[in-house]
Amino acid sequence: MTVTDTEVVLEADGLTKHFPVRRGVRDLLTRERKVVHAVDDIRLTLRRGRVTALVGESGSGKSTVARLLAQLYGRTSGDIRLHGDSVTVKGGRKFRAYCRRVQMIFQDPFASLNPTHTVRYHLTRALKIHGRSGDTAAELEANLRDLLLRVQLTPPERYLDKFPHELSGGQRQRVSIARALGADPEALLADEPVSMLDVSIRLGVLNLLRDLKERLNLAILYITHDIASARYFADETLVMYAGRMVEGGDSETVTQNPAHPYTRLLIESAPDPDRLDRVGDLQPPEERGTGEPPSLIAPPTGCRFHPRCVHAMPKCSTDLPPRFELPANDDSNRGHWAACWLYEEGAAK
Ligand SMILES: Nc1ncnc2c1ncn2[C@@H]1O[C@H](COP(=O)(O)OP(=O)(O)OP(=O)(O)O)[C@@H](O)[C@H]1O
Repeated sequence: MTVTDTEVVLEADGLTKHFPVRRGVRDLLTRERKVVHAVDDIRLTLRRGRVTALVGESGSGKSTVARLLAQLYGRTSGDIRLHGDSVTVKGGRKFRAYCRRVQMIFQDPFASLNPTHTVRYHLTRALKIHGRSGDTAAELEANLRDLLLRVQLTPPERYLDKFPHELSGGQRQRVSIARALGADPEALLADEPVSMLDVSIRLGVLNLLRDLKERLNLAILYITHDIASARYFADETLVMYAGRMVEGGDSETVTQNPAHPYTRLLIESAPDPDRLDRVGDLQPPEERGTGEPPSLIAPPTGCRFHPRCVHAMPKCSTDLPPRFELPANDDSNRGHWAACWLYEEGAAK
């Protein structure tokens, strides 16, 4: 089965978010209104039973994309479609209806759970808000147990009356996931769901999400700065740099045969055990590209990565590269693309 065979749940098309910058005294004298170009022209598709990873370094705009998709931020431009229908909601009943179908999981489970309330309270509230608590106390109890079983917190009675501080980080994140499942959503937006957990328990939480994807046929957006975990966990991987998408395709291809110079830099900075045999092939830093991500108030023209790119050509600083489709060997790497002038027909590589 190829990626495109499964049902589309959520799509972003041309999604853009610019945050206004507060004006200083000197700026008041000019008419110029500065903005942070946090996210520009994002195109992505979440499908049933698939995990899509959005990978990039800190500040590349990943969380902003998740918050836009969750309708927690208004967008500057672009479209969000749920099952093909454009949606813009600004709170109220429509927002609750949208949340029922698209749920978000945050990075810090401790901050996202109220320390003064028990697991029972958090989950009961989620079930009630989404009209899934049942008609009787016994039904509610059965639904609460079911949620905890789904996230493998067993036996459920041991956890229901615990407060967040009585749980480990991994258990707290499982409660956050159970709360999201209380809405019976079709899509989960998981913003760095394991980055605050001990390394030893990260895999367990990722395996749980993968199990839920399969059993509940969920569409999952997995946001991470760790490209090696995207290879392990995601079906498709999209790479962001300075607010723009630079590469995408099936995870195995993007992580094992990266095309964009930024993706290569990202992978070489975080070696994957399976690639250790190729460590000797890595180029020294000055040949891989160095430096810092740019200011998003005045981002570079053309390709935003060009000031750091060792392959930069004159065109890269003036013209924004479109997505170039890359040749496929078979079905598995069809749909691999890179927004880089190196892949324009006839470009010298
Ligand atoms: N509310 C806001 N107001 C102004 N600028 C913002 C706001 N939220 C985010 N930004 C800016 O937008 C850019 C993208 O931020 P975002 O948090 O989406 O990146 P990220 O890739 O998720 O980073 P991290 O992994 O550190 O969370 C950053 O330059 C950030 O400073």
